[in-house]
Amino acid sequence: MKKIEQLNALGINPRKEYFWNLPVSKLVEHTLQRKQGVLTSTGALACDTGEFTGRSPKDKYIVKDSVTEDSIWWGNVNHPFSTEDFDNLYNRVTAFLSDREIYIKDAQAGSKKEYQLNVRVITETPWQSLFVNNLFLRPSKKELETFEHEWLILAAPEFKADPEIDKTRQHNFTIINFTKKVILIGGSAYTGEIKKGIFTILNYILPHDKNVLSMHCSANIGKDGKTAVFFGLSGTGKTTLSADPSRALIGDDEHGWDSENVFNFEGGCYAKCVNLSEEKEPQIFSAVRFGTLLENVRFYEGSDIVDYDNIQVTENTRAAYPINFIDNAKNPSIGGAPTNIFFLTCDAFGVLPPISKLTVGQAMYHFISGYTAKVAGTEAGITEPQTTFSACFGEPFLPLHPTKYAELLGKKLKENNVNVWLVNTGWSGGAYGIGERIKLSYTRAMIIAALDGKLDQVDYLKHTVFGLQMPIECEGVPSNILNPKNTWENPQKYDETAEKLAAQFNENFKMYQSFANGEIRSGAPKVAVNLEKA
Ligand SMILES: Nc1ncnc2c1ncn2[C@@H]1O[C@H](COP(=O)(O)OP(=O)(O)O)[C@@H](O)[C@H]1O
Ligand SMILES: C=C(OP(=O)(O)O)C(=O)O
Repeated sequence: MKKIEQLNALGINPRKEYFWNLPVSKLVEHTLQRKQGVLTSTGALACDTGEFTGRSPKDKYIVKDSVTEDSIWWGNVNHPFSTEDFDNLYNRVTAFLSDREIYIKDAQAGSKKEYQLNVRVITETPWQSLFVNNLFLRPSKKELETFEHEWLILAAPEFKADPEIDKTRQHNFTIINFTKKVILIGGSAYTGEIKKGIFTILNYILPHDKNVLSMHCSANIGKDGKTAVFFGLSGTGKTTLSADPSRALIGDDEHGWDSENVFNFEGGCYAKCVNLSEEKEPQIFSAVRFGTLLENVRFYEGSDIVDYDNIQVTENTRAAYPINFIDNAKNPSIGGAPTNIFFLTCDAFGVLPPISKLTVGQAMYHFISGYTAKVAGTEAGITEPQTTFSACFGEPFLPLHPTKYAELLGKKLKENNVNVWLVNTGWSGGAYGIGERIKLSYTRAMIIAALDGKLDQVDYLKHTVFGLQMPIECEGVPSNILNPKNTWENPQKYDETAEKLAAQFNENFKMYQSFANGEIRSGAPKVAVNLEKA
């Protein structure tokens, strides 16, 4: 079918020019010509996403066990949102796009061929198309000749929904229609919705149809060929900690784990760049070059040099680049089953140890609980860390019940010999406002020690409330911080806070009681506070 016919079939009747699969240089050129972005001193393209709406705190997707006639998922719409409501909004968005210049990018998700998904993304701006190019897998020329999409994304930032007409809660929305295989994004140019939209559908397809665990995690592989996986909600350190010069990067955010491999869904990274520095994050820093898209950054006055400390627009400033911009990226982005799994939690209470080793029961308990803090950035209204339990460390993106993912993980933990670690990348020395965020260099040192097997050679203390095994020493880390209680000025206050947090864990876990067997329940915190030698 001719290109124009393909667009017409989608309900788009272009009255202006449309640009299909433009190369990076052209997308940059178009952005500059349209004055929608500027080139920075390192050659990266900096754009503003306009009004930064981010994800709404009220978004809660529905849980579905199968795709039915009206399997529609939503963010920011009123319930119920019917098939007709979807069709109306779809028609209004396609009519809107018909009157605009549009950019079409054909891309793939899933680096293991048997799970690969073809996605067509139609956007209003050239730089959104650049994002798609960078973040998804890039089909070969030959593949593009015969490309047919299975999923379609329409992203129209300037289309502001009218709640009266569109049944949305506000002007911005992300709506996934599993039946029609369409994602509608409007009212916001935050490109994160494009990638997380595809992640959400893979979180349905892989576990449900293919018995493959999908994971909100980063992954890398050592010279010894051993894979490590880092689960974590936004801002907990997946991207930062997986970029390690001594290990090859598999991916920074979305992966699958089948019977043999861990494989990346994406072809690029979406790094936070608040406070980015060459010293602390050298690999990410040097990935910011021609072809990279920077979002919502600001400059040192009168220059084209990015001031990464400037969060005037949002804390959620981002760099989107193809994975091969990281020097030692693994190609293809596939590794073996993991030997180490890290659960990254950003504990704003400063209670959890900076690193601890988990039993299988604890691993399951903490995976289902997904305790962390939301940090300022991706969610509207979050300006300081806020405690949350986000099941599987990625609840906003899970269409199936969390226990589905937990069951798959539990099975895999039993089949493979995996070390599971809980890493607190959040506060130490007191809660947020009193203590400080654990130094990145210490977190890196602890992870390296775990991966090198050095933490197998030290003694452990057992945390009496959480039952977690805390190493008493670790190369490159002051021993006193390994037991969080030591870092608090007032140990009694620490105990009280630990108990309070344990109670929150127990309260949250009530939702999953019926699913949990004795082993998982044994991973729950106990309410007693002294620390004793294990
Ligand atoms: N101890 C720490 N461990 C990991 N990240 C930290 C730590 N302290 C501060 N940070 C910062 O937190 C942010 C983590 O963001 P990122 O790695 O993009 O998270 P994610 O990929 O999980 O969304 C980065 O800006 C990083 O510099
Ligand atoms: C892109 C996102 O995820 P992360 O911060 O994990 O990269 C997001 O949540 O919008």
